[in-house]
Amino acid sequence: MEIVSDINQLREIRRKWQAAKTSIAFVPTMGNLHDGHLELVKHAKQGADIVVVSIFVNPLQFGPDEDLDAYPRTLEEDSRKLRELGVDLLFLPNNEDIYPRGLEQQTFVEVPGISYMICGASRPGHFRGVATIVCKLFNMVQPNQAYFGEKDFQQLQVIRAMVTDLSMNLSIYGVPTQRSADGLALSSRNHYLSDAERSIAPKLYQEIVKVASAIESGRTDYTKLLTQAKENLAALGFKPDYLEIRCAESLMPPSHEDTSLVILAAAFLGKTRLIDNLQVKLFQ
Ligand SMILES: Nc1ncnc2c1ncn2[C@@H]1O[C@H](COP(=O)(O)OP(=O)(O)OP(=O)(O)O)[C@@H](O)[C@H]1O
Ligand SMILES: CC(C)(CO)[C@@H](O)C(=O)[O-]
Ligand code: BAL
Repeated sequence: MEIVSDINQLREIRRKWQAAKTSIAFVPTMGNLHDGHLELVKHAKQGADIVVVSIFVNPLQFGPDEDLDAYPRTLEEDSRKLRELGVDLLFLPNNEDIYPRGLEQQTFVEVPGISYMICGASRPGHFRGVATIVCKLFNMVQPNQAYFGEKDFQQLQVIRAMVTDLSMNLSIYGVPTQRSADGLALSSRNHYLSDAERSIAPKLYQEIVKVASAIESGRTDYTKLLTQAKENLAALGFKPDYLEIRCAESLMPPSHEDTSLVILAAAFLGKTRLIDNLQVKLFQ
């Protein structure tokens, strides 16, 4: 596995691959890799000849009071895992190369509408930061395909919208959320949880599953369902940020005709903000 930090060196390697007509799959990450990330890599390996993974903790997508400094950085272990999986290239850009004119001057990509709701409402500017870095990484790596986790469901839809709106020439694939045996979605931020919080954390998903089952069994009183679920979460020790039932494609509140729904949740457990979601298909 080649490890490259320099953008020009990446472009040089990219030109050789282009000449050999190899297809390139890309998995952007912020590191501290777990089995969720590795699942993306496995899908990428099945989809293309060459797999590129990036690790970059992107300051532009963190709010001023968020965990940019505390975000876990475990590069040695991450590169070992990627090498074992047969990744071809690990791209580790640095801040100065990514944001040469500084964060304040950075040209940005903003996907309107979908970026401002749900997680975007709680984390203003977050999806602008995500769209900007993903656009930049796409420009550098120039992949034919890119893989994102459904755990960050809204992020995946923002990226899909950006690729459509900006006529980007690559395919975007979503990979199902990988979970611990007790149902908790794997996330780098799970490391922040105390033992007591970790034992409560899976109940976020359990509450989402309960809402999904109620919808599947024909309940249509969504507001009541969500209010009850939020009360349950609060009683368990969570501070719910949002719990929503949305149309899975647009992420807008669903109409009666929508049969593809998603339940999205974010909740604080102590200082840790957990997110999760579950898709529900209705048969009419
Ligand atoms: N449990 C998971 N299952 C599938 N994909 C995942 C999972 N967790 C993260 N991913 C995906 O991995 C990619 C990189 O995510 P990132 O590095 O932010 O990891 P993370 O564990 O989600 O971190 P964070 O705790 O900051 O959300 C994203 O596409 C994300 O959706
Ligand atoms: C896509 C991403 C790597 C952009 O920084 C990040 O938002 C993430 O890890 O999900
Ligand atoms: N996985 C999403 C990255 C973030 O929360 O900043």
